[in-house]
Amino acid sequence: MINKNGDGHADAGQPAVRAHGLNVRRGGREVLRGLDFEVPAGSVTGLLGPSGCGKTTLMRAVVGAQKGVTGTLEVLGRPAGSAALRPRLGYVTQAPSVYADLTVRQNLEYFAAVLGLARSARAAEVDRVLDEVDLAARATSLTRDLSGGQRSRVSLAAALLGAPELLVLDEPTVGLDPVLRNALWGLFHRLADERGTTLLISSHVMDEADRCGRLVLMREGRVLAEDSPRALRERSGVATVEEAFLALVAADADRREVRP
Ligand SMILES: Nc1ncnc2c1ncn2[C@@H]1O[C@H](COP(=O)(O)OP(=O)(O)OP(=O)(O)O)[C@@H](O)[C@H]1O
Repeated sequence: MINKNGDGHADAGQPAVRAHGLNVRRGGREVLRGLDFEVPAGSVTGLLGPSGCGKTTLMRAVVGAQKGVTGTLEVLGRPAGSAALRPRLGYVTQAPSVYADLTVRQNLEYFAAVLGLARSARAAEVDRVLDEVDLAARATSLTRDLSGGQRSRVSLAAALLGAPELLVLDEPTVGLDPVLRNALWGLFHRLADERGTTLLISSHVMDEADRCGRLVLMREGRVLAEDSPRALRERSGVATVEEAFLALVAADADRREVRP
C-alpha cells in the first residue's frame, strides 16, 4: 500500500475514514445527525442514499470543505480538514471542475503544478492519468469540445494526479453509458487492489451497490447501515441491495414509532 506518512509503514488496521457522533449544520439545519461509520483502508466503499440525504455534505466534510462540522471525523488518521491531508486526498465533485478553454493536457498540467508535483515529473504523471481514464487520444482537444462524460473523466484524471491515498468521488458515473460505467468501476477496483487506494464513491443508483466491497446506506442525514452488499442482503433476507434498503427504512420507521 502507498504510504505517504513518511514513516515507511502502512497504517495497518486503521480505517481511512472514521466518524463518530458526526453532525453537520447547513443553512441553520442539521443535515447530518449523529453519524457513526468507518471506511476501511483499501476498500471501495459506496455511499448510497436518496437525493438530498446528505451524501455530498458528508463527502465535503471528509475532504475538509464543509463548515459547521461537529463530532469526530478522522481521515487517514488525522482530523478532517488538516492541511497535511490535502496532497493525500483526491476529490471529484458532481460538476466537472475543469477549464473549458484549456486543452485536456493543459488542464492536467495546471492541476499537477497546483499540487506541487516536480516540473520534471509532471508530463509522465499526466500521461499516466490520461491512460487511466482512457482519454490519451483527446489530450490535445479543448476541454469545451468534449462530451459531458469526457469532461467528468478529465476531473477524475485531475484527482488521480499524485496517486492520492483516498479518493472521494461524488456520483462519478452519473450520465455515463454502460460501457464507460463498467470501465470506470474496473479502474476503481484496480486502484484499490493494485495501489491500496481507498475509494469513497457516492451514488443514488442502487444498481451500482454490488460494485462496491462495502456500503454505507444513508437516509435523511443519518446512516441506516454499513456492511458488505452481500451481508446487507442476507441480513434482510432479500435479493437486492435496493430491497435491503427498503427493509431498513421500514425497520427504522418502526423503531422510531415505538420510541416514547
Ligand atoms: N448550501 C446549502 N445550504 C443549506 N442547506 C444545504 C446546502 N446544500 C445542501 N443543503 C441541504 O443539505 C441536505 C443534504 O444535501 P446534499 O447535497 O448533501 O445531499 P445529497 O445526498 O448529496 O443529494 P444528491 O444525491 O441530490 O446530490 C439537503 O437537505 C439540502 O437541501
